[in-house]
Amino acid sequence: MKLALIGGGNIGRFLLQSINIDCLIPNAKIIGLHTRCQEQAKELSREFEAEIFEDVESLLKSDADLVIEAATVEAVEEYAASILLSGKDLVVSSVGALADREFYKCLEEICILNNTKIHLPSGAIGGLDVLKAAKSIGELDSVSIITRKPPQALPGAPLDGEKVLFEGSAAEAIRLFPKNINVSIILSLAGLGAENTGVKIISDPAARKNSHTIEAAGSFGKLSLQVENDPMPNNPKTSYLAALSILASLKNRDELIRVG
Ligand SMILES: NC(=O)C1=CN([C@@H]2O[C@H](COP(=O)(O)OP(=O)(O)OC[C@H]3O[C@@H](n4cnc5c(N)ncnc54)[C@H](OP(=O)(O)O)[C@@H]3O)[C@@H](O)[C@H]2O)C=CC1
Ligand SMILES: O=C([O-])CC(=O)C(=O)O
Repeated sequence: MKLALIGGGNIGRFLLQSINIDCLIPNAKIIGLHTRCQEQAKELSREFEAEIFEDVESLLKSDADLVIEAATVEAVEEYAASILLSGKDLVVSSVGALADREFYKCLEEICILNNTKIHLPSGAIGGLDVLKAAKSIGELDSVSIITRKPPQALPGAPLDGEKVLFEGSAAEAIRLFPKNINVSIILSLAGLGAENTGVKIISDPAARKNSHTIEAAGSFGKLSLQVENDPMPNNPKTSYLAALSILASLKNRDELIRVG
């Protein structure tokens, strides 16, 4: 499988190391990368033997089968349609972009017409299988997430004392915290939609982990799940599990016997 990467930050570097050096996905290689900073692109290209593409247009002319986005919500908004139109599948890290129903539907249409697929990894949380099963026939009544992170991982958080930075819907949360609460959008896509998913974001100076507590209830019963994530070493905003979930998504793609 030939892969291309957009974004050479925390998750991007992790994927380059895991796929190109540690060979964790059999028969896969990241052959090309595009990131905003040219210095960073050169360094990554040298270290991991991936070709640099100065823009996404030229990356789409490469023979990669699939593009991994590990950049920003804005990058997904800007490039997702052209990636799918070029016939390549797409793995999205910044799933917050799909909170916009119009955008979601537009990408879905493009997938149908071009026989392409979008993979949305579970990111820094779990429990999506429960929500999907719960709503398949039965009723899902409520879904919520409480995210607790150290202040260094959240914009505008005070360093001295716990503070609720946000309380409201996932739709509003991702508008205000596009780099911090993608988890609420993957949760809402598996469950009740972004307007109907409750979100609370707490900044906690005592926190050493990025924790996400998910509660759901419906005709299946109740779900209560807490993930206590270690942050990535170079970017405390992002949990290690989010990067791992992209590898898992790539592995699932080729599995003949799928779990979940
Ligand atoms: N689904 C989930 O559960 C999670 C999702 N995420 C999301 O995943 C994404 C990647 O995370 P992470 O690697 O930690 O972030 P980083 O900030 O470490 O890296 C992002 C990289 O993308 C580059 N970039 C930004 N915009 C563009 C663009 N338009 N075109 C090309 N490159 C671009 C940045 O360049 P520069 O340095 O110049 O800005 C940087 O190299 C983020 O959107 C993050 O919010 C993170 C955690 C969990
Ligand atoms: O990594 C995390 O814990 C969550 C995160 O940043 C996001 O959802 O955007």
